[in-house]
Amino acid sequence: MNRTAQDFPRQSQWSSTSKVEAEVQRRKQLIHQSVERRAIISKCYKPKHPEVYTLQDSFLAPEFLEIVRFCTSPGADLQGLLSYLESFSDKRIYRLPVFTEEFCQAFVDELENFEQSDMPKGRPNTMNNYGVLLNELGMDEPFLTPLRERLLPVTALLYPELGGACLDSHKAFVVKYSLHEDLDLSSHYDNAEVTLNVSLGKEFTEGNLYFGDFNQDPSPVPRYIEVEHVGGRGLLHRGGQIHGALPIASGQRWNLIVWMRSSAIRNRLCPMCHRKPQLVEAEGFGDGFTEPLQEEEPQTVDVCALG
Ligand SMILES: O=C(O)CCC(=O)C(=O)O
Ligand SMILES: [Fe+2]
Repeated sequence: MNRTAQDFPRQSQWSSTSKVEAEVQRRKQLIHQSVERRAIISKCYKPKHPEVYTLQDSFLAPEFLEIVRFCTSPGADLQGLLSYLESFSDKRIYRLPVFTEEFCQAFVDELENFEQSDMPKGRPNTMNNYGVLLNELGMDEPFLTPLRERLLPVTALLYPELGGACLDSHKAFVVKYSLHEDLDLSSHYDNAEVTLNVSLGKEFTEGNLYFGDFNQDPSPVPRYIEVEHVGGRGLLHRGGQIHGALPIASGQRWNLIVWMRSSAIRNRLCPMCHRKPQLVEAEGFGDGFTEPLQEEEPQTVDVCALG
């Protein structure tokens, strides 16, 4: 299995410089492999639906556009925004319409076409074995950055202390669950300040998401809630909210996951190991950290993310 970065926390702690050095080398190799895949895909892959690679307003649910309009209007506040969203318990998890059904169908059809091609494929993260890394398909600039930027007025009101107004990079992928592949996803938290998770279809039963505590605020007996998927709708949650996915019982489930990052927040403290990050150079957005003097362009990964 190809791996990308180490996205989920591990138990072990760094004990020696040589382990750090080995991790730096491993990271560099992963980055190099991903750059090579991206180059091959951009040269050789023929999209079935080339239009889905560039975000257009017509892909977005009219209610989504209305919510963004509200958030950018004078006097918009959290109270007003909440009247447009579904809220789940007191965990600051919210659901909102994001995409039209037609867009979801065309997007999944495109991703299936890619899956069936003989192109090289990285995998979304260390826990999902199936799905597509959208930066390798070239979707970061024309689709995901504009989508993240459209969301900023919303996340600014919902998650101000997590840098919701300045989520300046992301890692985006689509996860796929089906009966003979991955069925479920174990409990984890994301390498993100804020996560967007949009249900794209197809037909499936079960497979609800579940959410427990915020990792920085654990309780002695965590309370879990389950949240169903609704086609075209997205959940916004804090990346540090412990969560996972229950097994599907039939069909196929595809979801778009956007891990949104704020360099201003994570440069101070790595969200995975809660220590000051130790950085190595990366391609593209890396893991969303920046060197102090180059804050406009998130471009580094944190080797600690493993600790
Ligand atoms: O299966 C899902 O919809 C959630 C995926 C997820 O939490 C993740 O990839 O970080
Ligand atoms: Fe997650």
